[in-house]
Amino acid sequence: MTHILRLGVNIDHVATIRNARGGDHPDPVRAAEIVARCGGDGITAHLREDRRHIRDEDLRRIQDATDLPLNLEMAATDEMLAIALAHKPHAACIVPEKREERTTEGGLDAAGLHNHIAPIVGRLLDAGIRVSLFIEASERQLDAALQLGVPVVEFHTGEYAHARLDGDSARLEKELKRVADMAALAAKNGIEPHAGHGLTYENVQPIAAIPHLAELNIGHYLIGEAIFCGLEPAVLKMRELMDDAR
Ligand SMILES: CC(=O)[C@@H](O)[C@H](O)COP(=O)(O)O
Ligand SMILES: NCC(=O)COP(=O)(O)O
Repeated sequence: MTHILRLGVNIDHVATIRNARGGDHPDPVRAAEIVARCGGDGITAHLREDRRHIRDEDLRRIQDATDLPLNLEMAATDEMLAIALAHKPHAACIVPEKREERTTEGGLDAAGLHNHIAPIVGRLLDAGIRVSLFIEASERQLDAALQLGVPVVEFHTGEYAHARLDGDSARLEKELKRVADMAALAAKNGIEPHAGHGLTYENVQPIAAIPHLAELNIGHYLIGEAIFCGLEPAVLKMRELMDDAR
């Protein structure tokens, strides 16, 4: 069953734990199979340049193990373009990437990097891959996405998550409005808006309630919760919170 607000489960951090010791346990493919069984709508995996979590061989194994659509998060590099074209995931989300960062700190500067990104977007679209840009919820970046002709954008909700952690309600409201306004503008212009980064049981509902959003991608928190309660209950609880918010 496809949900009106889809949940893409990012399984990167299963691979982070695996890689902490080498070997093959815990296997992100097993996580993808569980997500498929318990009603997740998609699998998201970020193949980083430094391969700190997902590795090349994981991609094919994930694609072989489940029918769920794979959303490959990738930097705008020739290396990642070649990998995406070889694997043909359902979707490719172009993300900014810095080797020294702990996580994806902000959105892609789609406006400033237009000339660099345009040919990569073109090659992915020509291959039939649904291209998404992981951007800040701003008019400048949304306009750049429109110029690039992508069908999807994913708004980075990191600032929203930080405002919530800091207990700063004015900032929280501002961040929420920014995502809601840009989701409406994206939809009005024919771009499907998604959101993700830093979403948790505590902060997901106001985002899930934004009517134009079609998909949330959630990873780190879910994998963390899975340590305590199991992946299936963690995914089901997130699903329930999202559904209740709609
Ligand atoms: C782009 C993004 O937000 C996700 O890929 C997620 O944060 C997990 O990957 P990292 O923690 O390596 O950024
Ligand atoms: N694109 C965001 C994503 O896939 C998951 O981010 P997080 O929940 O791991 O912060």
